[in-house]
Amino acid sequence: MSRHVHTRVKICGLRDAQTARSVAEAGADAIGLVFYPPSPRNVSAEQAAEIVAALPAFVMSVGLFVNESPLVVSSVLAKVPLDLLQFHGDEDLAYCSQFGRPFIKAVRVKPDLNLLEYAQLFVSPLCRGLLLDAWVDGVPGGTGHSFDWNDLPTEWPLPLILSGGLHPDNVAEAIVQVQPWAVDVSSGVEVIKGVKDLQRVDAFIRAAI
Ligand SMILES: O=C(O)c1ccccc1N[C@@H]1O[C@H](COP(=O)(O)O)[C@@H](O)[C@H]1O
Repeated sequence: MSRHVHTRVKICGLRDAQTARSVAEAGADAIGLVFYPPSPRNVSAEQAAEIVAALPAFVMSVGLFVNESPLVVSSVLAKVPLDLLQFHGDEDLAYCSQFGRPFIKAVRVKPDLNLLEYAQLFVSPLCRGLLLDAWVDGVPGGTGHSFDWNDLPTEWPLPLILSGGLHPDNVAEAIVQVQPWAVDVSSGVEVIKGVKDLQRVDAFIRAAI
């Protein structure tokens, strides 16, 4: 996709309705709900339903899963009206498509992985974007680690979402360099792990737009 006038911003890992509303008011395009029990940002379906109900129109809710059992994903979907799914593990296209919902696929960047070949595997009607995150051994995401943005392809077969170690002081440079469709952040807008800091959220969104 070519250069866009406005880079979309997703703030991931929200845990309460008030913060979600504040993040929306700060200008976020999407909020992420983590359904991954080992994460400090994990939420129950009940918490997530309250958060989604607090969102104003045109702010998307994104449900994040990591190699989750399809039964668990379906049970969350029955309780929470999510707009988009984010698969952040080793899921393949068949797995991601089985829910009949739009999704984005995350990939953790490693030197031996051909990102364009990987992206091509997910080109399909339900896949709405490819998210790049940093590779950290043993942790699937939300680590606050970034990766080298040099030498990334400039043309992608899917809308590109950049994540991994972004924060208010590096997001503008990242956008200029990578020209993604959207950016996604979790750790970089927190002071305490799992707790969003609204000043950092505000600074991040101002720097990204
Ligand atoms: O946020 C989490 O706890 C998380 C857990 C498991 C997989 C992904 C997770 N978050 C996603 O990770 C990236 C990068 O996050 P960070 O900004 O470096 O902390 C981002 O896409 C989050 O959505």
